[in-house]
Amino acid sequence: MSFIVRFRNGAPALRGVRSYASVSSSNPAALHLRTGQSFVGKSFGAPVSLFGETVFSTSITSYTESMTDPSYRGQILVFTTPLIGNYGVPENEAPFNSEDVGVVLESKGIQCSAIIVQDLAERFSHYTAMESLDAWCKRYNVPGITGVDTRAITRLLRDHGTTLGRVAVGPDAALSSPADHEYWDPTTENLVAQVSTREPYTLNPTGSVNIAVLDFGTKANILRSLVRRDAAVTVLPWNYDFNNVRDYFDGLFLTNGPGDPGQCMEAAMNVRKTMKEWNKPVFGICMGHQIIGIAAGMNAYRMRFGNRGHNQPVLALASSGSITAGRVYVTSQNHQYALELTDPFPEGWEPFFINCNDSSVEGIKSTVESGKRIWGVQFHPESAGGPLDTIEMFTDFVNECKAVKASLARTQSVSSAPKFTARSPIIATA
Ligand SMILES: NC(=O)CC[C@H](N)C(=O)O
Repeated sequence: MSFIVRFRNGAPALRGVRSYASVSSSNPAALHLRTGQSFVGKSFGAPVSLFGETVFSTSITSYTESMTDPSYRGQILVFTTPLIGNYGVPENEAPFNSEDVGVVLESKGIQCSAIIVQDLAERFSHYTAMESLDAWCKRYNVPGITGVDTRAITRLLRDHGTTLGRVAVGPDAALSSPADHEYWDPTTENLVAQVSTREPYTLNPTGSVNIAVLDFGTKANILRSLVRRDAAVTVLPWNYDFNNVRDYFDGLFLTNGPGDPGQCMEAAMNVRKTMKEWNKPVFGICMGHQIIGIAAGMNAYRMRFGNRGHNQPVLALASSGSITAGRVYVTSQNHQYALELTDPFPEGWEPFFINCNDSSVEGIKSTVESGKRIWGVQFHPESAGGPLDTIEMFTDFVNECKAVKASLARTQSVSSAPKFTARSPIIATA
């Protein structure tokens, strides 16, 4: 069934509502866990067998955003919401212009290794839907399993902690669970190096402040959130030494990213130098927050099952910009590691947020006395998907960058400042 939908201004929508059956597979598929349990269901998506780290997400919507989030790289993603796929998958390409970053979702393709759902929607319906979840997974060679008890899997992961898994499809599904040593652990690899940009690039070069982004595997909505606040955004590879070009920038942003932050010590050491010698604003999200913490001398540890979902409450312990101490914000999260809460906190730092469920550190900030302007948050203020309770933290950061730029312009001779053309100097030094 298909019919034309019109927007309020009368223009026809690009696509009609689609709603039709999408799966006809009766191919068996099994999820084996390293802890010894196996779950047998039906295959959808690509008929591919693979290993990965098995994690669960409690998000009830935005499977398309979660699956394209590069932080899920190497992971077999179990959705606790029983029905997945009912609104299909939208067209992902957007025009590359100053208002957007080239994609509608969080990156160009599917990033997680596989997905596990209780009940794959065989009919989908949404005005932006271009294809079914099944067809999208096939196109990106990503396997899925439907018809398994995701509640049982989640309870196991919650009790045993995140564990390694194998998705076995077709004839492989009949094979017994692999031996312990056969399981592949993605966190032993530098996953960040696989998803970070290879070449620096600039978005919105005429923006009012120059912000450098260290790309550990950025979600597109982080870049959009900066561009929409009129920042010129230069995205650098994760191990690029920002110290070589820092004079050209008004602020530094560190993105989210997959895997163990311990794999990114090279970046943490560069950031340590930046934080010591540079007094402009620095803001990090998730992996970026962990890198800031490590650079400040804190420890990152592996949590039992991490936090993945769009309903994580965090309590603000300090006020800063749009954030008020004592308030609880509901946040979007996807992480396995966290910074250790120590008493005392390293000198010059204070906890910014704490998780209301498990008391893990959800944010850190430099103290006012330190004279620095550095913030890190474990959650995702940019959402996509999830609540926008903390979205104004991007406004706070861009405003800080503008204020620092303005105060330096007053004290320095602007004409003698180095002229930076958005693209070429960065590429030349890459
Ligand atoms: N979303 C992220 O940036 C995740 C950070 C890190 N890979 C973790 O799992 O904790």
